Amino acid sequence: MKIAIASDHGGLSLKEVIKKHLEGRKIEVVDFGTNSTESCDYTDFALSVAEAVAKGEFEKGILVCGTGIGMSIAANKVKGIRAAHVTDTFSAKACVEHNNANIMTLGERITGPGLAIDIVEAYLSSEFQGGRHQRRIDKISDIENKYMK
Ligand SMILES: O=C(CO)[C@H](O)[C@H](O)[C@H](O)COP(=O)(O)O
Repeated sequence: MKIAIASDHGGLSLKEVIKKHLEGRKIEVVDFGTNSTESCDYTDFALSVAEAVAKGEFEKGILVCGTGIGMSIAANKVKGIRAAHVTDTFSAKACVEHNNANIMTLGERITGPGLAIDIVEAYLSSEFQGGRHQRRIDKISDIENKYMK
């Protein structure tokens, strides 16, 4: 599995924890920045990861900002992206099983490193269940096709 990861300044520390964990698990992870604590805009990093995931270059993406909210809002503007803002392991599992989320967003100012690792594990080990959920995702695609170029 190949994972794209990025953060803004508000998510940098948690991103580093997650990256180290994934590398320790021998999961290929490509870091799209930011690499400093200097204030920056989450939108730029959300866009880089969302485009790479939407193009199929990565199976999944993980985005971290202060809350995870800005990253989620921005990533979901890219056609084909289903970004889920997650703060618990149940949602991390459900966002894959039900929503086939191809990006998960986390908030460093909300979620501590231990829980974040459990959330990442739940996200990466879950599988989309298809069936009725596929029908709903198809309807999300219909909305995209109606409102996005
Ligand atoms: O988008 C966010 C809030 O929904 C992120 O948490 C950002 O990291 C945050 O807004 C950054 O805030 P800062 O005051 O510029 O550090």
